[in-house]
Amino acid sequence: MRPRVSYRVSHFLPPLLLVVGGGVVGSLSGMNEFFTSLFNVLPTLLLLLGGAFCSAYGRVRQVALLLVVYLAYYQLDTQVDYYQAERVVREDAGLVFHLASLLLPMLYGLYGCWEERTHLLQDFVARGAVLMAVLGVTVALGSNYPDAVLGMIGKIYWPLLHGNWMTMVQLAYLAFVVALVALLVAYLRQPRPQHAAQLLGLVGLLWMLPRAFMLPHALHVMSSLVMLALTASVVHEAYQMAFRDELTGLPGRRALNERLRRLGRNYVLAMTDVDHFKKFNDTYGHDVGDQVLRLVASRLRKVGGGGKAYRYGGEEFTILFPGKSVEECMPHLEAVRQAIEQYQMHLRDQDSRPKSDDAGRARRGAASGQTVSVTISIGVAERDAEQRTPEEVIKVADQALYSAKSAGRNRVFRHGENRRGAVRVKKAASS
Ligand SMILES: Nc1nc2c(ncn2[C@@H]2O[C@H](COP(=O)(O)OP(=O)(O)OP(=O)(O)O)[C@@H](O)[C@H]2O)c(=O)[nH]1
Repeated sequence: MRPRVSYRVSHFLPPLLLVVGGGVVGSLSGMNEFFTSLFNVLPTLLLLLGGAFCSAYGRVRQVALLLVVYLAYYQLDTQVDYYQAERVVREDAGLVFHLASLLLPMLYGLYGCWEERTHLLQDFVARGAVLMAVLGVTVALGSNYPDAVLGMIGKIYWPLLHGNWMTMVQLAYLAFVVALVALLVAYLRQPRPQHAAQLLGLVGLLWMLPRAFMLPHALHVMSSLVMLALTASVVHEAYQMAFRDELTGLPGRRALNERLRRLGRNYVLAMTDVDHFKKFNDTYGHDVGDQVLRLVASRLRKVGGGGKAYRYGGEEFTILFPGKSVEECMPHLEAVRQAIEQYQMHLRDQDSRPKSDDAGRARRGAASGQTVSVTISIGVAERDAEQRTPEEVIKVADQALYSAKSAGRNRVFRHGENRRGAVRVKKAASS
């Protein structure tokens, strides 16, 4: 099953708030004692708690990112502490700062694009080995040949591109640009909260580094908030996994159950089922079936009248209209039924390829990139004196759906009004 790919503002909002907040708070010249102490310990706390949380969810990549940010923070914090105590910079301050500003975007970009593919432990060991190798070589070269290293990384390689505002070495800006582009591509290829957070996190780090010595709180605050954004993105994905259906992008059964617990006294519930979907799957293959479910879901999502669509399971969907009566909802349900009936769905070539030989045989000769269409049947019920709980309303909506199927499909039936179960309210076009 291929997950639905969609770019969402909601992927960016939490990290954006944190990074912008980090920029604002990190720019303050003074902060009270409580917050100063808080931000002094926050990076370490986040490394431990965030690292434990991400490990528990098997997000080795985020653990590696937290570690890289923390190591850069730790090195620079040692220098900043010395400067604040002695009012002079340490002898190795320039070397440490420039190495940190070069290695941070390189390692951050590398880990951000390095997908979790292998076994968890192998993945962890591989990332750890790369980190140890890079740090080992850097420490060995930096302590034995500090001037040569500083000269090499501090050199202005492209004078035309150099600006006087640049406080980091030119190579560091190049590393940031490459890492930003790579992380942007990672998000575009796979739009998910973690990719959005690591991209915006790098923007925060780019803001932080040149200010680490100039602003008293920039280093602590921005490191903390970037680490928080990385951890929060894992929470965001865990929430999505629990409440969102991966195939269609609609909220799933668990989200529906949560919503049903918080409904008022009046609501309408519609159970929706794709007609003859088994036959459709057998003819075109499961992949095409998946595509069609996505397309049906995209139409159901647009239902009017304040309705919200959920994937109930399989090829069944639920539309919930809080605070509405059946009369108010029927036109919207009828509109969505018609929209799906008339919707010519264009199938993508590679996905329309049937999985099984039988399905392939059934389809042989069909044009690639073809269009298909399906119909849906809908059973509707509202909460009333007889159906008081959501479970009871679902049950009678299901009965109405069954009646719609028995009556020939591709129609909207409502429960009630007569004792036989369901009333057909719309004469549908033949299915
Ligand atoms: N491709 C695909 N098929 C699914 C998915 N979930 C359920 N199905 C298929 O949906 C079909 C449901 O078939 P049935 O419940 O027998 O009903 P139907 O063929 O839709 O016929 P009616 O409901 O009577 O119109 C089964 O073949 C399931 O395998 C899914 O996520 N993807």
